[in-house]
Amino acid sequence: MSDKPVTTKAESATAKAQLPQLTLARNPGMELDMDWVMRAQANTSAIERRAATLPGRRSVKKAFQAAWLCKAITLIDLTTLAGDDTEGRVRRLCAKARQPVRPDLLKALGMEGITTGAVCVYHDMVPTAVAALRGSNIPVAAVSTGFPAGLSPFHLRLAEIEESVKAGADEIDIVISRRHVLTGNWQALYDEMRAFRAACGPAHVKAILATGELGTLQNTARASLICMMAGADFIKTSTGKESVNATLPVSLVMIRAIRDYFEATGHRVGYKPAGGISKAKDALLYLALLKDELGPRWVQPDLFRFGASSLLGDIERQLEHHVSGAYSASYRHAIG
Ligand SMILES: O=C[C@H](O)COP(=O)(O)O
Repeated sequence: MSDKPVTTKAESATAKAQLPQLTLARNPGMELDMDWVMRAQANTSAIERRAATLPGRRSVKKAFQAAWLCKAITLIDLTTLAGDDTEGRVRRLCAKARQPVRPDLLKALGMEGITTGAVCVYHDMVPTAVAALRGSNIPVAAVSTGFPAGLSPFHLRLAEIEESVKAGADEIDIVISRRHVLTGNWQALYDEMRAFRAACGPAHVKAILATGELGTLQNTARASLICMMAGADFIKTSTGKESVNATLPVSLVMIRAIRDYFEATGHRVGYKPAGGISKAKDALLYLALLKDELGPRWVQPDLFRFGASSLLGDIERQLEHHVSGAYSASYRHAIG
């Protein structure tokens, strides 16, 4: 696969005009409502019991699995966040985002033309990703604000966001200060998220909670609510660098916070589980959970993403298996 960007600027402008544009939901946020935050509970044993039932049941009927796996591809923020990232690696990742699976497999499934939801890189790699994705309508997401610890000076975290937006990032994944949660300084968390939201300007903003470092599910519920009140367009579990990353119990808590926020404000906030999701069957579990708890509207790239570096490889292997087996009819009708 070529490392080179595939179109010139002029060609890409024409191509972009012809492709449907992904319209991302925007969350205007609201004043900090401390009463609501303090009311937010997470009954750990009930959450864990509910999460434990999920792997035991078949999440998606076998006949529709290939379609859902293709759907999952369109929901991946295809990620490389490694200290040894190079421009060549990022260009290869972008080529994979454009053509995520062998074309003959997609043809057999009636799924030609699908791409990943976005590409996610470090700030330094934004210009390379922007150039490599020109003309594709695949957004570039940048992890900014001193990812993954988020402990660089505050003004530098804001400046990093602004630089990433200037370099062409469509989406910014910020990391919150875990210490604000661990010390119960909810006002500081709200103010920080507000400032990050403002620095993002026109870019979409995802708030990474690093839930593996927040201590309790109750803290996760409260931090989720506060980030949404402060204007986060998405809430995201993890950087992928914590010792515990996305889990089903944490997902239940965050998804239910999203539901509460929607019921109270009418604003839809997206959800991004990230870190350690590398198996196709796990992706199907997350989609089943999302559909059960929030309904099919959320199973779209403007409201759901997987943050994942290796999930796509396993999905491709499973699709090969489906196409070589009995499931070779068109599945496009099976998903929204
Ligand atoms: O935000 C995305 C994560 O860093 C990806 O984590 P992963 O490499 O475990 O898939």
